[in-house]
Amino acid sequence: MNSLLKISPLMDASTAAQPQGFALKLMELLVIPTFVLDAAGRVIIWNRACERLTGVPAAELLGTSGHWCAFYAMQRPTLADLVIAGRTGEILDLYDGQARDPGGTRDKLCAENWCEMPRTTGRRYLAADASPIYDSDGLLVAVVETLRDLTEEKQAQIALEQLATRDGLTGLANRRCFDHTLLAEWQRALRQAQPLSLLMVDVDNFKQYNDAYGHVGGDDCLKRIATALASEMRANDLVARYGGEEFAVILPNQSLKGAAIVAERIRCRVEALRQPNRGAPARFVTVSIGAATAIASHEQQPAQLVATADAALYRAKHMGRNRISLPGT
Ligand SMILES: Nc1nc2c(ncn2[C@@H]2O[C@H](COP(=O)(O)OP(=O)(O)OP(=O)(O)O)[C@@H](O)[C@H]2O)c(=O)[nH]1
Repeated sequence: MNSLLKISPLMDASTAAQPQGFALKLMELLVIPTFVLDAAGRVIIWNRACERLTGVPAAELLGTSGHWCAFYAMQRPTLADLVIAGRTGEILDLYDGQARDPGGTRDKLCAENWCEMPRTTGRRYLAADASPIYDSDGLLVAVVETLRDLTEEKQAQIALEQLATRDGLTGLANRRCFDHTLLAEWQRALRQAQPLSLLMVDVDNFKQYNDAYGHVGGDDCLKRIATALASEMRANDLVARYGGEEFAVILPNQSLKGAAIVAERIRCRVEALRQPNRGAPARFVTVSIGAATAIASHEQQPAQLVATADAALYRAKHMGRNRISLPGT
């Protein structure tokens, strides 16, 4: 017995003879965006709320399998298509958040993802529920997909996540995000037996900079250095503001030799900014960098990698600043 048939007490004598026809008509009027596919994947209902959400009129889609183009720029299955094709396993590849059979109803699927919505003004984050309808012999006759527009909620969640993980001044990852990422990368390095490198980057003579140009000038300087650092990173690297005028760079799968090359590139990049620091002996803003690399092991902690890079940074400062230092140098 499918869920549509359960509404039969609401029907009068004439509609009771065609309960599915009645229910499908009812769906047309629902304020929840809803579409229904038949067992061959053709659109048999595209309700008005769905028209409003997608900007695609029902007349264009009824009887066709072109409903994907209301949501996506490239052809791909909707949740309802996955149910019809029995390809529910693909939900993991195609959707962000998913919960199979959330209410214990056979084959009902829920999932969320960003949709391009080519016929509207911009992409939307939609939550979809797809429920199959079976006839009395247990054969699939249709799949109902209902949609909820969660764009505002998702954007608020992303903004909150940004606030929780970004440094307010520079826009780089904050210390909390650094700690979290370092631990995650350490565990990954442990699983894959890959090296993990870390750079600690500290602005030289920054007290003099603040004294000469004021705290607001100092803030601007930190922002410029942050941009320079970020421009040197690859996709899997993470650059974070570690605290004050100190930055940290996590370099996954990077040997000490590779880390030294990145460190020297960063040092040169900051030097090339030619940012005057009239209070400092070098007359320009420079950075000192300590590098460290570990092959992660259960005996060690990521904090030891930080301590080793910090010790190298201390040596770079001690040796005269505007230089990089590796463990043991
Ligand atoms: N403008 C600004 N200054 C900051 C910020 N965070 C830390 N500082 C300043 O950075 C300076 C760091 O000074 P020190 O720790 O003495 O280091 P330094 O002068 O850079 O000297 P070395 O590191 O030894 O080269 C202090 O004056 C802090 O007030 C910030 O967010 N904005």
